[in-house]
Amino acid sequence: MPIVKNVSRAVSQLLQSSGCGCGISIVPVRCIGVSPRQVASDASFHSVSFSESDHPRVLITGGLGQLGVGLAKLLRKRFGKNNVILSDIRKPADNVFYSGPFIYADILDYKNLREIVVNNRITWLFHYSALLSAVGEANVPLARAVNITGLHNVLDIAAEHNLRLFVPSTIGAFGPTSPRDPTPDLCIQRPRTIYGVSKVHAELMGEYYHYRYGLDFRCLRYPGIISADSQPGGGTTDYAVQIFHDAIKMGKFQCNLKPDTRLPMMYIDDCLKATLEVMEAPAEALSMRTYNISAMSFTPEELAQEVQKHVPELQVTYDVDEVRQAIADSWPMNFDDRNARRDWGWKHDYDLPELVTTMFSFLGSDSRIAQAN
Ligand SMILES: NC(=O)C1=CN([C@@H]2O[C@H](COP(=O)(O)OP(=O)(O)OC[C@H]3O[C@@H](n4cnc5c(N)ncnc54)[C@H](O)[C@@H]3O)[C@@H](O)[C@H]2O)C=CC1
Ligand SMILES: CC(=O)[C@H](N)C(=O)O
Repeated sequence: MPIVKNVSRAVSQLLQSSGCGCGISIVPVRCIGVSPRQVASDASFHSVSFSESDHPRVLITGGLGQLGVGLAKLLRKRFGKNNVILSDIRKPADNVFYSGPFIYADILDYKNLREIVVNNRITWLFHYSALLSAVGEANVPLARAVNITGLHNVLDIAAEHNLRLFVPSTIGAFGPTSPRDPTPDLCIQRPRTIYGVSKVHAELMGEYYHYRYGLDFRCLRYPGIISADSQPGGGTTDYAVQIFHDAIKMGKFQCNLKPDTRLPMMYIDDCLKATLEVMEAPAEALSMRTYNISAMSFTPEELAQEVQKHVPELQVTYDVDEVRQAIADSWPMNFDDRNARRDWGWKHDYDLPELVTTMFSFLGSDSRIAQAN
């Protein structure tokens, strides 16, 4: 088999020669002929106009979900309003539309996405589009398309155009055979949801593109994220947002997980802060490309007790959703994020009491405004 031998010799030479600082040789993906949908190596559209001191030009995909609008706000503060483009396939609310650039971008439309990146000279991409754990189980073909095919489009475009790429992963990337208390960065990952499978795939593909093509891929595994001014998109941890709204509006809350289901959680400001920090970290500081981040872990019962300090009359009942419960029972209870703390100085600001107080000060002032109108 001389051809096979020659190919494998060429590959091993490629892998052994140095050049990218990550231990394995990297030829930028746009210059080699093996990437799918490869453009010619002499294509003239690659931007050469950025100097190191310029702000990045940012695109956020799936930006109208729970996290994207807050991320855009943070990044616009740092890099300037017009340097951050929010995108989604949904229609933005007025306040979002008028707060900065917004564009339609379907991540399943490769050509459209590439055009946006080229025309806007994008240099950083935050890939937020996804179907979350519970909605993913309800529509596996769509979750597979958005979370896996969409990711492939994003990876290829990021590699071709030399982007710095952030893809969030999740506590859902672990499964029942992973150590759950605590869950380290590197351990067995056999999730039992299409969401989790697609996120493990994203972690592995991103890391592969990093080592194979030099793609500047960065990934954080987020816990369940809690926010006041945006609604969650159909996950297993959604109860921890809903309880605040129901406590204020109705004084009662029906929880779809068992009272003792412990999951890692985080306030949105910490999540977005970590995302910006890992994107700004010098490459030499990153000993890995996918990190756990952690802030707190609690059960519905513990959250309810903390909420009752603000709304003492709150009544909590439990009506367990079997699908969500099975998912939660397979996820980490506590997340070990020592590597993030050591490598790039990750530190959370919000623990459970701080989170609950912040949620109420945000929602409390909102509900007073609603009542006054
Ligand atoms: N919110 C959380 O608790 C956590 C979120 N993450 C990850 O963070 C990212 C953002 O999460 P959320 O904002 O909560 O998600 P979300 O479900 O609220 O929003 C996802 C967005 O993706 C968009 N989308 C769907 N199909 C699309 C397509 N074909 N093209 C472009 N956009 C499309 C949706 O319209 C939606 O606005 C996701 O990748 C998620 O997996 C990870 C762990 C926890
Ligand atoms: C933890 C997540 O990834 C998300 N919130 C979900 O519950 O699916």
